[in-house]
Amino acid sequence: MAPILVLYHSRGGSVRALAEELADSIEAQGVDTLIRCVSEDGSHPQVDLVELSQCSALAFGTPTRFGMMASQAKAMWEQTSEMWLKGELIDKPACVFTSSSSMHGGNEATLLNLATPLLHHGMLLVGVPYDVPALSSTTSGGAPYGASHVSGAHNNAQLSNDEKQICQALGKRLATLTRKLND
Ligand SMILES: Cc1cc2nc3c(=O)[nH]c(=O)nc-3n(C[C@H](O)[C@H](O)[C@H](O)COP(=O)(O)O)c2cc1C
Repeated sequence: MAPILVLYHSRGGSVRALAEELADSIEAQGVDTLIRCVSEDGSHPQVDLVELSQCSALAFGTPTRFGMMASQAKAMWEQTSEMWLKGELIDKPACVFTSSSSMHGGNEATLLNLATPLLHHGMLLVGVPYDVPALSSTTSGGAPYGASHVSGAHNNAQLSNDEKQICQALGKRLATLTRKLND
C-alpha cells in the first residue's frame, strides 16, 4: 500500500504540530506516512504533485485565514486539474485539520472549506465520530469535521490533551479505513 500523505501549510508551527501528531497516530497503526508541505518550510520537503496522485489517502491542513484555507494551498489545488481529469484521487480516504488563533474565528468553516477540493476530487471524507470522548469535553479545538487547534492571540498555545486525542483518533480512523479499502 502506498503511504498516506500528510500535507500541510504552516507559517508559525501550529498546523505543523497537528500534522506531526496525525502522522504519529497513522504510523502507530503500522501504516507509512509521507509528511509534505505545500511550500518548503524547513521542517518537511515541499510536496511533489506526483506524491499526491500516488498516495493511498490524504490528511490535509492549513491555518485558518479569514475563515478559509491559506491561499498557498488553494494555489496548489489549482494545479491539480490533470489529476482531477484522470480521477487519480477518486475513492481515496481523506481528512482535514486546521489551527486558528481564536475559538470562534472560523476554524470549523475552514475545516469545511479544506474539504471542498477533496470532495471535488472524489475523495472519501473521514471525520471524527462522537464516540471519541474528547469531542464532547474539548474546550478548545476539535470538531466532527476534523482536527483543530486554538493557538491563542500569540499563536503559542500548545495542543491541549483533548485536541491531541481528537487528532490521534482521526489519524487512527484514516489509517484503519485506508487499510480496509486496500485489503
Ligand atoms: C492572514 C491571516 C488571517 C488569519 N485569519 C484568522 C481567522 O480568520 N480566524 C482566526 O481565528 N485566526 C486567524 N489567523 C490566525 C492563524 O489562523 C493562527 O495563528 C494559526 O494558528 C496559525 O497557524 P500556523 O502556526 O500553522 O501558521 C489568521 C492569520 C493570518 C496571518
